[in-house]
Amino acid sequence: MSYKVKEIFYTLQGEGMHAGRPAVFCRFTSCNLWTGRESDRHRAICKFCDTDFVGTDGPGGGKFATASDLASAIADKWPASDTDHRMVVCTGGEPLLQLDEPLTAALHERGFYIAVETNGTQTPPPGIDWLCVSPKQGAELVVHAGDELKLVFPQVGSDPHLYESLAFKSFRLQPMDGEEVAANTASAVEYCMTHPKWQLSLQTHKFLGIP
Ligand SMILES: C[S@@+](CC[C@H](N)C(=O)[O-])C[C@H]1O[C@@H](n2cnc3c(N)ncnc32)[C@H](O)[C@@H]1O
Ligand SMILES: Nc1nc2[nH]cc(C(=O)O)c2c(=O)[nH]1
Ligand code: SF4
Ligand SMILES: [Mg+2]
Repeated sequence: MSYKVKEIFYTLQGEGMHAGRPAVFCRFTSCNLWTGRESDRHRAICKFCDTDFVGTDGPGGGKFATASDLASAIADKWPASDTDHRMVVCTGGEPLLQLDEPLTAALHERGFYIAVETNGTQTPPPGIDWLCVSPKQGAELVVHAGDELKLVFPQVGSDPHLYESLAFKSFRLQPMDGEEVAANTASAVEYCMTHPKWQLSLQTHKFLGIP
């Protein structure tokens, strides 16, 4: 299988349990919940997306013919001075439309800890080390277990209680970015303090000014 990738870049994981950890991000092209075109946003299932995942024209992006080619392009972004802490975050778009077992195997061969950010509508392949599921109102959730459940908050119709019985190690609320981000952050803080099963996830890269 070949892979379409918007961009590959080295930064710090900004969100969730691994916030602050250096990682190569592989942003796959395309999503099943939005075309990525602004003119379609109002009719998308997921309307609040903060990401450009259209095309293969970003830094390090392209079409990769084999799992080995893509894994090597990801490994090329890691600092040569380190061998022991390699981490990749597969995101998108929706990475589980493309991530498959040959690619997780090729990344493991190169020593990567593999994290995935997914909307939870697609069955994950074997070989993922950290699965972060971010459910979207109006989309059927098929992944009911994983490492981190990261709910963008608030979403009308997606009360956090709906997810509490699922088999995740960590439950996170991430304030919805956009015009209401200040109010959404205050609501998320209040919700976590009154429902301590939930912890706050901030998009730290946005205020750090890093990718
Ligand atoms: C761009 S998505 C790509 C991965 C996958 N499609 C998903 O939705 O999980 C990466 C992360 O950003 C979150 N996200 C997207 N738009 C956001 C926004 N406006 N505010 C806060 N988080 C957002 C998603 O919920 C997800 O956790
Ligand atoms: N630094 C940084 N951390 C992130 N964590 C999840 C991201 C994503 O877009 O999936 C993201 C991102 O785009 N940048
Ligand atoms: S599911 Fe993820 S990539 Fe797709 S539109 Fe929503 S936030 Fe963006
Ligand atoms: Mg992002």
